Amino acid sequence: MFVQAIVAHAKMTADQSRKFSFLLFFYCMSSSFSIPKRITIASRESLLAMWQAKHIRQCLNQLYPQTEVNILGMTTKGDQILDKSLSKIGGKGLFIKELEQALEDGRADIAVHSMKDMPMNVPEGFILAAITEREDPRDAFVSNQYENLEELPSGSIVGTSSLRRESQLRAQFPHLNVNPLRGNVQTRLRKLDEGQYAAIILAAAGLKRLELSDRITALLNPEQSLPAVGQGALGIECRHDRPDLVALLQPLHHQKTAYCVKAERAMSRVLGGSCQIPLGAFAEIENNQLKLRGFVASPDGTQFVRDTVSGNLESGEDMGKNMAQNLIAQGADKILAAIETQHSW
Ligand SMILES: NCc1[nH]cc(CCC(=O)O)c1CC(=O)O
Repeated sequence: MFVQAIVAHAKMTADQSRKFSFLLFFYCMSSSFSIPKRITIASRESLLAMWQAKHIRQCLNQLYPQTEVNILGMTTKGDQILDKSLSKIGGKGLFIKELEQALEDGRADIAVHSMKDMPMNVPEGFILAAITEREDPRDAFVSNQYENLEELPSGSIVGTSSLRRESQLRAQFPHLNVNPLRGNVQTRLRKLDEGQYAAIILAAAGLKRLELSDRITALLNPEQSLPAVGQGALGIECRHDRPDLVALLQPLHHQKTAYCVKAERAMSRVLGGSCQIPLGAFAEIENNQLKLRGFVASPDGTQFVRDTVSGNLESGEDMGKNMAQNLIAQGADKILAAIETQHSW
């Protein structure tokens, strides 16, 4: 059987060969690790997080019909503190610490996160076992009265708590007022519907997953609103000492998305990436090349540095680091230093 497989391999196209190697890898892994009887997924309790966890549960059910998959819903610090902007209370880590604690204690095996909410450095003892195929990475303009950003009259209130969205809005539409807007997707839509805002900006991916696509008034292209690092992709995390789970999750890993997200995260990591800084990075694959766009801005949008780089699919890490250096050379470090002093008191 093995000799036949080698002969068959020699006749395959590059694409078939890649799939073959993957299957062989998976076969070897699954034969040396037994597939667990039960897998518990740790998830935040918001509707969006639960949708995401259920989506992964469904994929696992299809792949491993004999395995029982449970979801452990948890409330995180980030979900509890709703009256302060995320950038003021400490950023991304707040949404994932409790989930990592559950992995550590063995209460759960894997945690499903929005890649956008994952800190740039995965804490020691944990790994990102799989990155799933990206949903629509764009930001969405949502309004009950206006068709697009251009139509908003001077002084209109636009809701977002993301410094990335705020700086881009202010740079292009200095006549608009940007006001904080926190809470889960439903809460944000409710605040819009109550009339507190003329429009709000949300990730298209979240709205689509929650079957709220009909609330999207317009999709913003990357020139209007460059997406956040990892936006639209899901990350599945587990403990470093669980290679059995890593092997089991490989069919959910989407390599093209992973190339893109790797480049975006490398750029953000060098610049100290968190949601405390107005930064965006977005990579796409065009003609088998990776194209990475990024920016850093002051929150008021008056200072803005941007860059675009292209390279091999596998050079994302270097591309991201180089872009960060290019942005620093253009003054990103001064923009960031000014933001830090504002936040220190
Ligand atoms: N910050 C919360 C968050 N984290 C991920 C998403 C959207 C889904 C995704 O990017 O995969 C959202 C909501 C939003 O920004 O509107």
